[in-house]
Amino acid sequence: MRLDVVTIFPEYLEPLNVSLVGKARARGRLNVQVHDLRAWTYDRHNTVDDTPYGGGPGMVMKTDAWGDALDSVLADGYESGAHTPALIVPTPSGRPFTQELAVELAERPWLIFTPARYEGIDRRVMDEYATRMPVYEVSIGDYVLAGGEAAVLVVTEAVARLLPGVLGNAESHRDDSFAPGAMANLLEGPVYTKPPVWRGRDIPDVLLSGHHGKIARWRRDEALRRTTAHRPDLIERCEPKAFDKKDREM
Ligand SMILES: COc1cc(COC(=O)c2cn[nH]c2)cc(-c2cccnc2)c1
Repeated sequence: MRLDVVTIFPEYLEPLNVSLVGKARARGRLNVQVHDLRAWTYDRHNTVDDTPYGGGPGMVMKTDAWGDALDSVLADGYESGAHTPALIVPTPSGRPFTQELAVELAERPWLIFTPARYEGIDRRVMDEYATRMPVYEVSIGDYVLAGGEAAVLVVTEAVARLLPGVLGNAESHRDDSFAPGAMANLLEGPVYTKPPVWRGRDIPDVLLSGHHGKIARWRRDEALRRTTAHRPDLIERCEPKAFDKKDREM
């Protein structure tokens, strides 16, 4: 997968050089290019924003630099054999970013992120590129950040860990909270590891029983309990088999 990020704060994307994404890059699973939007400004102050038409607070990111930057990134990508890019625009007004969307994005060969600052990007930029590729405006949550760069880190990590060969054997996304199967759409239950007793706190007996059926049921019940407490909205999306026949008759 190729990832391009166009931003006025390239240093904000340094974390893409470490940990999971850093390893995926080192293994050649991910080709990440970070570009400074101001490289496509030609005035003395490297201006990327201006006052909003119609008035109102804050500033809006101008079309010119974005257009030149994206055309340049696209030309470079196509030249190096990349194809079918998608534009990812983090914004509070976007489609909720979910594991389902992470899976969809992980299947694409090329993602171009355009994190915005200020009040956002002139709408004509997204309209222009929507004629040539899918444009995903995504929200990582119901809050307003000063810029989309943190959202790029979130989306990139969620997508990268799904790429083949990125997660080591010790880790797996198959049991993700939102992965398909009986635990689909349930939140993670509690997890434990050695020592068996810590500050007088021991491990639930069932986990030491070696009875895989009972352990699976206990884990599902704990996941249901946690989901009911923290995310009741996810319960009705649960797959029916996540409940026993007895549960259904309740
Ligand atoms: C592209 O347009 C944007 C992008 C961002 C940065 O992203 C987020 O905040 C975000 C992404 N998921 N969840 C939050 C912020 C605004 C914005 C809106 C109103 C006032 N101030 C700023 C507009």
